[in-house]
Order: sequence, then C-alpha cells, then structure tokens
Amino acid sequence: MFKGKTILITGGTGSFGNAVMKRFLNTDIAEIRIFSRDEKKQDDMRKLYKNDKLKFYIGDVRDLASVKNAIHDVDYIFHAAALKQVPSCEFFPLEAVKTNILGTDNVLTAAIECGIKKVICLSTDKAAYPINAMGISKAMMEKVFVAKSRTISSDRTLICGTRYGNVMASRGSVIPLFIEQIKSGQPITITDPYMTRFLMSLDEAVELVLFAFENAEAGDIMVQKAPASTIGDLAQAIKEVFHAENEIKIIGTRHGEKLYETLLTKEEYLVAEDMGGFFRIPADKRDLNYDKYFVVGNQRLSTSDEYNSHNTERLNINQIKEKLLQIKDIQFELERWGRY
Ligand SMILES: O=c1ccn([C@@H]2O[C@H](COP(=O)(O)OP(=O)(O)O[C@H]3O[C@H](CO)[C@@H](O)[C@H](O)[C@H]3O)[C@@H](O)[C@H]2O)c(=O)[nH]1
Repeated sequence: MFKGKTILITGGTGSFGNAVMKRFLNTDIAEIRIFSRDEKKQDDMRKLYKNDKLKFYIGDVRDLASVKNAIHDVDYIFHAAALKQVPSCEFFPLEAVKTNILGTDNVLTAAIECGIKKVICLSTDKAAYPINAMGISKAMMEKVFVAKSRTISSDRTLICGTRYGNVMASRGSVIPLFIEQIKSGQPITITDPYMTRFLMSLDEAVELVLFAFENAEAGDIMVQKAPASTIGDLAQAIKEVFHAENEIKIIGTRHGEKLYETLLTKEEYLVAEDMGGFFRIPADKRDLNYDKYFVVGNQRLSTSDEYNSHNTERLNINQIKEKLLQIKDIQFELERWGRY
C-alpha cells in the first residue's frame, strides 16, 4: 500500500511519530517526512537512523506556511502534532487551542490545497465528554476534521481520525515517571489509586492508525478496544517488575483529571460499528435540514452505555506486568538495572 509513497508525520519526533516511522523505514516506502518544531530531536533522529528515506522539516502546525513548505508531493499525512499534557494545558488553554485546533485546521487546509490523498488525525479518549482544556481542544479538533471532511470529496482528500487511550510508556507519561522514581529511590507518586486508564502499547497505537488508514471513510473516528487498569495496580505492577521497595505516596488528583476515561460516548456507542477489535464512529452525514431524515419510530434515545476505562476489561497486576514486560523501553531499563 505504501510502495513508492511519501508520508508526512506531524509531531514526527514524538513517541508515536517514532513508532510509525520505524514501522515503515525498512519497507518499500519512498520517503518519510518528519515535521516538528524541535531541531535537536530531529538531529538526534537523523544521526540515529542515518537513512536517506528520512527527511526532516522544521516547522510548526500553527504556521500554515511551514506546513505548506513540507507538504508538496506527499501522499498521506499522519497528524500527530499536539499539546498533550493535561495539567499544563489547564494553565495554557490557548496554547492548546493554537496547536490542537488551529494547527489541525492548518494541516487540513494545506492537505486539501495540495491534493493529499489521505489525512489521519490522532485524537484521544480525553476528547469524549471532555472536562479539561487538552480534551476540549482535542474534541474541537475532531469537530474540525469531521466538518472539513464534508467539504471535500474523499476521492480527492480523505480525512479521518483515530481516538486513543493512554499509550504505555509514551514520553512524559506516568510509566517513565514511576521508573524514574524507582531508580532514584523516591516515593512513587499516585494521584488516586482507583483512577483507571485504558492501556495501549505503542505497537497497538500504530496498528490503530493503520487500521484507520485501510478502513476509515471520510469523517470516521476509529477506536481500538483496549483493556484498562487502576493506577494503584499499575504502580504495584511496576514495583514488582523492578523488584522495588519504594514507598507509595498519594498526591491527589491533578488539574483537569477524570476518574476514568471514555473512548465511546453513549451517543457514539449507539451509532458505532463494531469491527471486532475496533469501533468505527461514523460521521453524521446529514445536512442541517433534519426533517428530511426523520422517520417516525426511528428516534433513538441514549439508553446505551458508554465505553469507558471503568467498564472495559480490567487487567490484574499479573496481566499488567505481562504487558509492561513487552515494552522495549522497560526491557531496556531492566537490563540496565541487571534485574531482568
Ligand atoms: O505522578 C503521577 C502522575 C500521573 N498519575 C496518574 O497516572 C495516570 C496517567 O497519567 P499520564 O501518564 O500523565 O497520562 P494522562 O494524564 O492520562 O494523559 C495521557 O494519556 C492521554 C490519553 O488518555 C493522552 O492523550 C495524553 O496526551 C497523555 O498525556 C493518570 O490517572 C494520573 O492521575 C499518577 O498516579 N501519578
């Protein structure tokens, strides 16, 4: 599918960007463009991979001209650039607006103008029933790409998205933090032991985006079914994997946090297509003349459940340990500790 093609990954130096890049690097793809703001991270990547298929573009999704500069002759875009830390977006909500909402609009404007064949926008469970600035900005991002998908024929530019749960061990997330705390002998800080989060590996995140690439129609949001765990069990599993004795310190919920996350709202669950390991949330294809779509007896009330990290499959400590041990970064940390 990607033979001879050029892809652009916005936010390409991040955890997800790296994982997609690695998946494609040794295939018959023609070119992988990494678009991001950070020249140091790009330089590190350039030196690490030393591969002619990898091209680097400095730019910022907030700046339309810089996106346009990177987009010529591209076939497909994976749009992963985002501000994604929940607490920091609470303090700088307009920064989340600029990157996550306006930045996405820039990427789509440029993509449509340049006739890019497919754009896949990455969203998060925090966009479903959002309560924090990060989630609200991602919910608006979803609205932007669904609306934009209506304005262009999918034969020309197909715009769709994916919604993720927490990606285990991604940069800046809780798993690397717990490992750092273990290594430096500090207490492991837990916000709320009963809080739950969906747990996905980076490989699963890449799988989801590829599933969307193959199966999504214009405006669809694809969701991967995933198990979840409580944060208390996650911390205990990490302690056991590292044979650590660190004490646990409860620090309380941070700004903007939810007790559990939702991958499908009740309203979405009613219309979603169950595709086995995935859900497809179709875009509402009606226009604003609602009466022409109404069929008597066809009203549906939101009586269904939502799909969230409290009611999905719950992993126990041993199952979390199994998942942790499959993560390369954790294997690496354990080897460095000589405890593997
Ligand atoms: O010192 C800490 C820090 C965090 N947590 C908890 O660990 C969980 C995960 O936290 P974190 O890794 O910071 O992720 P989230 O805040 O859930 O957000 C992440 O996961 C989202 C998907 O839900 C992505 O969209 C975001 O970009 C990403 O930062 C949460 O329940 C936190 O309350 C702790 O218990 N102790």
